[in-house]
Amino acid sequence: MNEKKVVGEKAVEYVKDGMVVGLGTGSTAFYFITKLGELVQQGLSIKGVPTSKQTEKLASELGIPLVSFNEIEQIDLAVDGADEVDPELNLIKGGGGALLREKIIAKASKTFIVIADSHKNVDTLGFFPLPIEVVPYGFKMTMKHIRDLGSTTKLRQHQGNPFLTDNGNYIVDTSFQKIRQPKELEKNLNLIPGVVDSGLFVEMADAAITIIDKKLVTQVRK
Ligand SMILES: O=C[C@H](O)[C@H](O)[C@H](O)COP(=O)(O)O
Repeated sequence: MNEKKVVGEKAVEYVKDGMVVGLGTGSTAFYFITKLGELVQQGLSIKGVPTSKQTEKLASELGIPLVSFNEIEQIDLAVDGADEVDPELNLIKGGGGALLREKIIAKASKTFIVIADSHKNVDTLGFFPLPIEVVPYGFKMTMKHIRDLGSTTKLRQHQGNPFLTDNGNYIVDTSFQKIRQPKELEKNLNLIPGVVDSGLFVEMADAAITIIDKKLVTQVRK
């Protein structure tokens, strides 16, 4: 079973005519967006708000009408992948470096659905290196402050240079492991000058569409 395809395509059932839809980033969101593109070709009328330049390109190629984020008051539904999902539906995101726009769009959405294959489900967040977006200015000092919170830090690279996000920032990959209090860690990280945001999405997802014991499951956050 192509789990990413199954969960991505299932999420399309939540899209209704006339909605403004946040379009996630990554290999799972790809299947959601591709299916949505098919429905748009068949007459579904929606407007998409992409969470990255990569998704903007994909959605444009598929003929999904896009709207500028600053032109709208609210997003009806956002659908996005994740790197880890815990039983409370807290997430680690940002494996592809898109965490900031993804978080801004998830926060602006009436409903935020995460789509995740079975490998993303964990008891405790933190095995996947938590990505943190930092401004380039003074990044070495920012990394030191992150380490002071109990992690190692690694500046993400791309073709021999620091990886640049769509916002012109850097990504620091960390190793907090067993993040038992994600809300507290998120707050502490955001108190560091130079940190733009982290890939911790705490109490944001309303539902998760995932695979458990080879079965498609929709979990709703309590
Ligand atoms: O920055 C990337 C995003 O947060 C992705 O949604 C996340 O990394 C999951 O990606 P994938 O669906 O490719 O595993």
